[in-house]
Amino acid sequence: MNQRRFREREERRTVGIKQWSLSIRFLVAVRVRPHRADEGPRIVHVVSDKMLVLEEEADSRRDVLRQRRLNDKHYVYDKVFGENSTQEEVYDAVCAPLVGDTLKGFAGAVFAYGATGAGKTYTMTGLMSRALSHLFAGIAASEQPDSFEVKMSYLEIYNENIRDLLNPGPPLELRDEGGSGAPVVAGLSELRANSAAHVAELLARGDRARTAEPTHANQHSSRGHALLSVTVSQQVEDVTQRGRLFLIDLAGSERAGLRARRLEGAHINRSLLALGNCIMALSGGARYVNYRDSKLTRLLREVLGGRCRTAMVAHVSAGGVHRDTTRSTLHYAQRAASITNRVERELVSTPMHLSQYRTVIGELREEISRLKVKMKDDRTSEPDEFQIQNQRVTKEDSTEKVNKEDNAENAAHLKSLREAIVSTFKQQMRLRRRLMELDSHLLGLSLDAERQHAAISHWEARFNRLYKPINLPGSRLSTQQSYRGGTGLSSSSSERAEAEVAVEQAWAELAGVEREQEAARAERERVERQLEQVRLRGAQLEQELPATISSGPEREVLALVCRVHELEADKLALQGERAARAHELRRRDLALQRRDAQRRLSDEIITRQRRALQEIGVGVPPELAQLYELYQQEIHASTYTESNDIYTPPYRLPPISTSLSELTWSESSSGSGRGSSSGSGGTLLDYRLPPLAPTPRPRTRYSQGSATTLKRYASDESLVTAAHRRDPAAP
Ligand SMILES: Nc1ncnc2c1ncn2[C@@H]1O[C@H](COP(=O)(O)OP(=O)(O)OP(=O)(O)O)[C@@H](O)[C@H]1O
Repeated sequence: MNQRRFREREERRTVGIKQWSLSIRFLVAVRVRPHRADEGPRIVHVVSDKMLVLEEEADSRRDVLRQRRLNDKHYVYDKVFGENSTQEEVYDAVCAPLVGDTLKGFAGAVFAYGATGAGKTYTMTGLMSRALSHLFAGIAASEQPDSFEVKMSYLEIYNENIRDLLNPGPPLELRDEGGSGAPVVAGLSELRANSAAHVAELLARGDRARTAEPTHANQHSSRGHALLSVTVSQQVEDVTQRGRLFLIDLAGSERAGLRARRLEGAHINRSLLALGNCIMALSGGARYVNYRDSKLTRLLREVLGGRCRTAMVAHVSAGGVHRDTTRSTLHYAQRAASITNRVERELVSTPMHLSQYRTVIGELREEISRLKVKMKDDRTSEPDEFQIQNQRVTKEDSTEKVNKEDNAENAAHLKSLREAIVSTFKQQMRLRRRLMELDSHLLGLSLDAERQHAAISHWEARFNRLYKPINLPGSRLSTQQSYRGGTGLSSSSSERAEAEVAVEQAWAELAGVEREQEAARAERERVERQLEQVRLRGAQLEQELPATISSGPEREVLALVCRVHELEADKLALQGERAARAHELRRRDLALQRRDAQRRLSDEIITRQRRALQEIGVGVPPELAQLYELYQQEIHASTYTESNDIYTPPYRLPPISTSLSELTWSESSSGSGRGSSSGSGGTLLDYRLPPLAPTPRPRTRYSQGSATTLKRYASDESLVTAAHRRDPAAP
C-alpha cells in the first residue's frame, strides 16, 4: 500500500478514533452475533450505534424473583455493533486507534468477552489479521520502514497453565522479574514477523494449537484465553521505541454446567473475575490494583496498568435461548462502561484544598520562570535595581574590573549552589514518591492477604468437618495438611478437587504476598534512610544561602524553589491521605459486597419460603405479611436512590402485593392457618433450606404490630426469617 492510500485509509479511520474520545481510556463495545433460527425468538434489538434493548420474558409471574424484570432493558455502551456489522467496521472503531498508538510506541489491548458461541473468536480473528496488515502498511508508509521490527508471540492460558501456541510444548512458567517490571513467560517463543502473509501463516498455526472442544452452543469452542502479543520496535536515533498490542480472545464466560468442566469453569471464572476487578479498580482510579489473582491479569499488568487504551468487545447472541448468558454479559459490560464514566466525576470532585495547592504551585513556578528570565536578561544587559543600589553605595574609586570579577565569581558559586539545592530537591521528591508507592503497595498487599484469607475461610467453612479433627490454629502448614489429610467430606470428589486447587492456590498466593510484604518493608526502610540523608544535605545547603547570596532576585528564586518544594511535600502528604482513604473505601466496598451477597441469599430464602407456602396452600400470619411489606418497601426505597435506572441489579425482591393478598393469612381462618403453618415446617425441610436466623428476637418486640417497631426491623432479614420460623409454633 503506498503512502497516499495509507493516508486515505487513516483519514477514514479517524472517524473511529474521534468516536473513541480521549477521555475514555477503556472503551466498551457490544457486538451482536447474527441470529440463528434454532436459537428461539430474537430478543436483542439494536436501537442505535450506542444502545440496544434486551427483551425480557413476557410471562414470569410464576417466578417472583423475575417480576421486576418484566420491562425490557435498555443498555448503553460506547459502541454497539448490530448483527449486520462487518469485521471492517468493528476493526475501524475499536482496534485501528490502538494500532496507531502501537506505531507511536504505546501499548494497547482489545479483549473479546462473552459466552461460548457468542462470536468472540470470529471477531478476534478479523481484528488480528487486520491489525497486522494495518501495522505493516503503517510501517511501509513511514519515512524509515527499515527502522521498525515486528515480533509476535501467541499463547493460551488454559486451566491456569500457559502454553506457547506458536511452538506447542509443556506448560510455561510465569516469572515475576521483581520490582515493578512486567512478568515474563519463561521460554515463550517470540517470532519476528516479516509481512502480513507471514503473520497470517503464524496465526493459523497458533489457532490450530488452541484447546477446543464442542459445547452445547459451539461445535468448535475455544476453552482457554488466547493472547496474541505484537511488539513493534523502532530505532529512533540511539533510542529504541517500543509499542505493544495485545489481542485477547477470552474463554467463554458462561458457568460450566457440566461436572467434568467444573475445574475448567472455576479457572475461567476466576480469571474473568480478576480481570473485571482490575478493570474496575483501574477505571475507578484506584492507586493499587490487584493483578495477582490470575495469570491473565498478571500477564496483562503492563497493558492494564499503563497509560494505554484498552477496549472490550462484549459478545452476545440475539436468540431467546441465550437470554441468561446474554443478560449477564450485558451487565458485565455495562458495569465496566458505567465505571469508566465515573472517573470523570471523581476528577471533578478532587478535594478543594488539593486543587488550591496545585494552583499555588503553578503560580510559583510561573514566578520562578519570570525571575529566571529576568536574571538572565539582567546579567547580559542592564544591572538590576539591586545592583544599581549596590553600585550607588559602592565607593566611587572602586574599579569596574574588580566589580566584574567579583560578580562573575559570585554568579558561578550561586549557580553551583542552586544546582546542588535543586538536585537535592529532586532527589527528595523522587524518594518521597517511592515511599508513597511503597505505602500504597503495602496497603494493597494487606488487602490481598485479606482476600486470600477470606478465600481459605470460605473453603474451611464449606468443608467444616474436614478441618475439625485437626485443629491447630496458628500453624498454616498443619492446617493445610489437615485439609489434605482430612476425611468425612460429604461432597463429591470434583468439589473436593476444586477446593484443593483453590486452597492450595490461596496459600501459595499468601506466601507470595508475605514475601512481597517483607521485601517492600525492607525497601521502605532503605528509602527512608536515604531520604533522611538527602534532607540533611538539603538543610545544610539552605543554611549556606544567606551568607553567600548578595543578589536579591537570586535569593528570591532560591526561596521560591524551597517553597515549591515544601508545597510539593504537602501535596504528597495529602495524596498519601487520599490513598489511605481510598484504601479504606475499598475495604468497605468488600464488606458491602459481602452484605450484598447475604441480602441476595435472604431474598432467595424468603422467595422460596413463600413459594413453598403458596404451593401447599398455607396462608401467612398478618404480622409476617406486614414484615414482608416493610421489607419490600425498604428494598424499593434503596432502589429509588439509585440514579442509573437502566441497570437494576436482578436480585431485588419483587413487589409482593398481588401475591400477598392470596397468601395473607385471614383472621377468620386462623385456626386452620396455624395448623397448616406447622405443617409447612416439614415441607420447608423437604426443600432442604439452611437453618434460619440463629438468634430470634423476643416475639413481643415485633408482635405488637407497631409500624415504627416493625420499620426498625424491616431491613433485618434475620428477623423476617426468624419471624417465619417462630410463627408456625406460636400458640
Ligand atoms: N458476526 C458474525 N457473523 C457471522 N457469523 C458469526 C459471527 N460471529 C460468530 N459467528 C459464527 O458463530 C459461531 C460461533 O462463533 P465463535 O466460535 O466465534 O464463538 P466464541 O464466542 O468464540 O465461542 P467459544 O467461546 O466457545 O470459543 C461460528 O461458527 C462463527 O463463524
